[in-house]
Amino acid sequence: MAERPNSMLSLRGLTRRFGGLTAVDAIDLDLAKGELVSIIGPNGAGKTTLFNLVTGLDRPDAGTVSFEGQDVTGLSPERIATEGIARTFQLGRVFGNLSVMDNVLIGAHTRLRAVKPAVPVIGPLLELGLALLRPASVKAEEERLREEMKAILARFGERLLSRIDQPAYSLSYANRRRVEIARALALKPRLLLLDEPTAGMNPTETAEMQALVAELKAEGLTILLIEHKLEMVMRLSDRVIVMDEGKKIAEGPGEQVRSDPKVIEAYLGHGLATKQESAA
Ligand SMILES: Nc1ncnc2c1ncn2[C@@H]1O[C@H](COP(=O)(O)OP(=O)(O)OP(=O)(O)O)[C@@H](O)[C@H]1O
Repeated sequence: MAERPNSMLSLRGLTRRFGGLTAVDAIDLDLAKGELVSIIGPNGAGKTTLFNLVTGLDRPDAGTVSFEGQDVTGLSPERIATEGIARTFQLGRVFGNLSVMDNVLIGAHTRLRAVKPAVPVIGPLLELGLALLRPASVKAEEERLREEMKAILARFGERLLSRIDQPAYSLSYANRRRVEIARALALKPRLLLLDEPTAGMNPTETAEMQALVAELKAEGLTILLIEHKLEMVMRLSDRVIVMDEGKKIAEGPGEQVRSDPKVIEAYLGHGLATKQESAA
């Protein structure tokens, strides 16, 4: 299958096997700039493994990942991040002992490393020299970065701003998930992968998260979303992809895939109707 000309992310034949199990089975996917595509499917369908393959956390046994026309298959997570792809994790990952601000600054530093001169030995020395010689400008740069991070944290109202110096471990679960998203945004990604951003959230928190994702989409960010809450998927997605046992079994507008007999069968077959309903 040829790559679509306006495709930002293109997966071709992406495959990952664990022993006898094919967790991701020859997946083709195209994501255009500004699109929001959701991936749904029963537990164990291969959604998170697919995210791991795109973000360099795991390597495919076959197939390719290309981003903005460049082959990024098998690159390290750091390289993928500096290319402009950020992600969040299903169970949320923050540095518990770091403050909210420092957690978010990590995202910004990953981005800034990407624009530093690519001279491996001279680079850091030069950097140190400049830091010693021009402390005022370095301080100003640090201050500018902090202001930028505050603007990102302000997307969550006072929820994170009022806790900016608190260690992440002291935050509620929902706030830790928000910090993770803020850190991903600090990377200024062109593609954002969200793995169940509302998992474990109550209806109010879920509605807030949905509004944030809608806002990011309206700003033109390209988003790949794994989500079990079907109502949210239906509201936000330009297109929905359904996976089951590693394979893509359906793709199209939300309403179309929701009524697809193959999709209903996959969910019922895995006894997941209850999880879906309670989550929706
Ligand atoms: N590192 C691994 N080693 C062995 N098997 C794995 C590994 N990672 C995932 N799997 C298996 O691959 C399959 C797909 O898992 P994956 O987590 O990608 O599914 P998922 O669709 O994200 O499910 P969920 O909705 O529960 O998060 C599962 O059967 C899982 O047990």
